[in-house]
Amino acid sequence: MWIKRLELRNFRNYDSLQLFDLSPRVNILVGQNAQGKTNVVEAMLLLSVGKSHRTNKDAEMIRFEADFATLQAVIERQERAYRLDLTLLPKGKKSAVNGVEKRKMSDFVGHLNVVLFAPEDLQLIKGGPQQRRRFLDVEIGQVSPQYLYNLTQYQKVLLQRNSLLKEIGQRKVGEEMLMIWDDQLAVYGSKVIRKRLEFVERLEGFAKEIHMRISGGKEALSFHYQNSLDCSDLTRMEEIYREELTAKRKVDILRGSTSVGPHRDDLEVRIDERKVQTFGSQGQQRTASLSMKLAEIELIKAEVGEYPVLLLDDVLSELDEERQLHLVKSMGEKVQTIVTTTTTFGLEHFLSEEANVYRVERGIIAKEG
Ligand SMILES: Nc1ncnc2c1ncn2[C@@H]1O[C@H](COP(=O)(O)OP(=O)(O)OP(=O)(O)O)[C@@H](O)[C@H]1O
Repeated sequence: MWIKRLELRNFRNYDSLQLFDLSPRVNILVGQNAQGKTNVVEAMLLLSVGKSHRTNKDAEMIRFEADFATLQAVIERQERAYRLDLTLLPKGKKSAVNGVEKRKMSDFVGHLNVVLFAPEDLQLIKGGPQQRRRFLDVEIGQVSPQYLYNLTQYQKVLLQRNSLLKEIGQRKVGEEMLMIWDDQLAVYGSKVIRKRLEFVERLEGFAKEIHMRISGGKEALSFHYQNSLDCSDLTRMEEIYREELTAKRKVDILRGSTSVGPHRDDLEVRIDERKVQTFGSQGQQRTASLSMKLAEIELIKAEVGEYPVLLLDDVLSELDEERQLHLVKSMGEKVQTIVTTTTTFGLEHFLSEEANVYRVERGIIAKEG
């Protein structure tokens, strides 16, 4: 699939932007810092997963002094084209596919699939468990609306259970009230964990191969899902979940929060059986996170039957010239690739025939050549 055209109004520093002639292969947005390159990538991500990678607050993305922002894209897929519309309002957003309004974001998400690789993705390995859980949730959510639904239900139940735990701690209500929430938590929570386990196993298959190639056949990458439930028998997960909630009840009441479940889980990444977060070099951490992202491309292809769009935001400078060229060239052959960079140095030979180059300057984009 590929983004054929993109139109933005009052989005970040864009008053009005129209990109009508994007290439299905490589598109390079070049410009100095703070000109609006990442804003374009952010808009594409928003149209894909309904969320920004930089903020949870939609209002921040509305152009200063404007009341609302609109984003529109035409997506070419194998079977048909889709027009996606998203309106950001100070409170919340509205979405539509081919002019038909979608009341739930989960019905909007998934028409466009993207994989974003940005400098902060290094945090995927270096950062805390929350970042890796977010990676899993966003990536699985793109291909499975059912997962998003289960996750949202889980988060709602978790909030309710936690506020009840606090009330029990203050002796406002009795413990028996917990039963119903424990039950719901176990139902949705085990669905979330099961899907994550399945996803991690499939992702590992692709990432292992990619990492092996990038490291010149030297390093074996592996993923290990760290389940906060002590559950070796997956067929009994729901039951074990309930038992653990009961066993940890006293502690949970004391803390006013729930100590087991997918909101506490983690994904451990290893190279040659050693945890990369602790033992990996900067280069190994960078390569491992790149392998994870590139694996995601293959996984989406396997899942939805088409390659997603690859967004490479400001990551080329992290690679030497040869790797830059190799990455952009090899990706551009099979997936639409949107690259942002402050300099095209390193890609010069490739640019003239094979890529669309756009110059970005203070919220205005002009095509070169
Ligand atoms: N809501 C907003 N309204 C207007 N302008 C905004 C808004 N949010 C951010 N900006 C502006 O957008 C610009 C930053 O754009 P962006 O993050 O896309 O930069 P970039 O070209 O990717 O730069 P870099 O190379 O440094 O990453 C800044 O000038 C910032 O002031």
